[in-house]
Amino acid sequence: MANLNQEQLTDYIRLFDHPELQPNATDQWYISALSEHDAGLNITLHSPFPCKALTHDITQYISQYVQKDVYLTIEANVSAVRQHAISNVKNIVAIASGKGGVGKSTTAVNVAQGLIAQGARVGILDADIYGPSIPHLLGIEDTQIQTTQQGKFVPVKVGQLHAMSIGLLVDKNDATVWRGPMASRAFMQLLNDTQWPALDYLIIDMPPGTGDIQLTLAQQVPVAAAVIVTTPQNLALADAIKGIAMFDKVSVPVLGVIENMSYHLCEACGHTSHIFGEGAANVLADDYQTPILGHLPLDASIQQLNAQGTLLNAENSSGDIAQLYRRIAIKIASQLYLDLDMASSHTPDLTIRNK
Ligand SMILES: Nc1ncnc2c1ncn2[C@@H]1O[C@H](COP(=O)(O)OP(=O)(O)OP(=O)(O)O)[C@@H](O)[C@H]1O
Repeated sequence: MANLNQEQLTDYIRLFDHPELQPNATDQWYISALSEHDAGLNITLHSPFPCKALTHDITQYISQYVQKDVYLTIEANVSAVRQHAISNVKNIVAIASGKGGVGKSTTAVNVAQGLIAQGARVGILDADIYGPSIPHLLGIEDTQIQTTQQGKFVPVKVGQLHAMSIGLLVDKNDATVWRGPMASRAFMQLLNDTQWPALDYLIIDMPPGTGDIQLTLAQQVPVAAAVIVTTPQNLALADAIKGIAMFDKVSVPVLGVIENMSYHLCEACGHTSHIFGEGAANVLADDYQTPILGHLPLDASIQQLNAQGTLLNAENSSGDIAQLYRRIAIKIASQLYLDLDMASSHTPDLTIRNK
């Protein structure tokens, strides 16, 4: 099919489907620029959520309709889901777990990298006051925090990720003696006193569990949505349910569940074994109507890179695991956008009529 105009191409592009996208996620996509030259067609696709990792798939999809080589650029303009006073930050997303040690911080860092790979501007804030592990995971433990002239903390830049953690400001032993209110006050101060650059997403690595401090943070931090990380064991899943209930209590939508250490893929023979059992997270997702955002393997390279403080998910890495985190990132970004869309479509009708 030749000579398609912008409008026709927009109609086609909205029919693009992909396992990572819910069917209505493409409803607001449009072609904002289209130009033809000797080598092919330059096309700019405008999306309300970042999805650069789909460039190849979308290019192939468009190629069915045009007889030229397609050069696609995706531009995203991320909307803020919830109003709040944290300047420069559009959306705050909490990554939480009902139980410690399930890989929440690892997932938070890699999802943040996955979002960066989609073209988003991303920060990460370590709320794990009693055991801040973000500085270690990012290899910035010895970094001195700078302050602005106004006395605000400047986040540390690791690649394109902007990071801040209480672990960079206070001695580990000082933080562990903080009581609940003291800890949540310290965290809120950190959130408010950091000079974030313009960010589409600020990922918050929540402290594990569903106790008072977690509930207070879930309540006080203007979170747009939460993501729950779990492992497949029954105990972890039972705690994940408590996590969903906690966010429900404070009216924060849960975008879904990430099952970490879901399976082990043998490097030698390629056999997949579900060491901790299979399918339980899917049951949880069905029971609580919360989508599964992804299953991540138990993989020695994740553990090794974490131990070295090296990022697994460097922006151009094409590794399989990096790919899984990117898919999860697209799901989070598109799901958050759909939540916004639903919220705005439920805005009450304020037209005043004569009785
Ligand atoms: N998918 C994975 N494969 C292998 N090792 C992993 C995986 N995910 C996390 N780990 C390892 O498990 C350990 C715990 O991970 P992490 O610190 O991210 O968990 P957490 O849930 O944030 O813990 P905490 O409860 O202390 O906050 C780390 O040693 C990490 O390297």
